[in-house]
Amino acid sequence: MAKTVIVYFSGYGHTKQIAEAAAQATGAELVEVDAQGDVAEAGWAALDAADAIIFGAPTYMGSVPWQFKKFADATSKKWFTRAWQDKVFGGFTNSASLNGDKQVTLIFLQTLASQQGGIWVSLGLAPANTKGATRSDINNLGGSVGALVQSPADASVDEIPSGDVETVKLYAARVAEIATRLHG
Ligand SMILES: Cc1cc2nc3c(=O)[nH]c(=O)nc-3n(C[C@H](O)[C@H](O)[C@H](O)COP(=O)(O)O)c2cc1C
Repeated sequence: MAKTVIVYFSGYGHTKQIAEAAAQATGAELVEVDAQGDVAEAGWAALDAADAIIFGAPTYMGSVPWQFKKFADATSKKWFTRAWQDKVFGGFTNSASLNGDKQVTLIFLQTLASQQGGIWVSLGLAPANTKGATRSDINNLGGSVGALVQSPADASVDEIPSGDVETVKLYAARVAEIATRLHG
């Protein structure tokens, strides 16, 4: 089974809750980007050893929070040595609005993976977009590049729509499974 790491930033706990649910469902290891935008040495070691890396970030002001960008810039050390070349990558974002410019964040995550020479995994789940669709359905937000989550602005971390959380779990499993096929 491939080693999968979910590296995430969460300012107010919602993205953390989603990352933890995905890790629990897939056995992935969690690495946190802290409030200063730093990752502990053990976290960097886990990322280096990973076959698959899943980025998780909330959308703040239409893109990743500065802490995640600081982490992204710090990965330039890996870029110089091609240390993350051919790893499998995925990404998810969470924000308060149904749209909220989440796609900008996803494209940022996809671009970061591509800069590192990684293999990006699409969501691979059909959208639930009929009249009868509900927020409990898988991929009700209709993503394709990666997984999308909406945490309503007044929702606690326990009130994130279940369909979105399930979508991230299924996506994390897909990323891990593809990494296993590629890397064993
Ligand atoms: C500084 C800031 C900027 C935000 N910008 C957006 C935004 O552009 N779009 C959106 O839908 N929600 C936005 N939000 C809402 C957050 O994405 C949302 O509350 C999310 O659940 C926070 O995740 P977290 O608890 O992991 O930090 C913003 C929140 C903050 C604090």
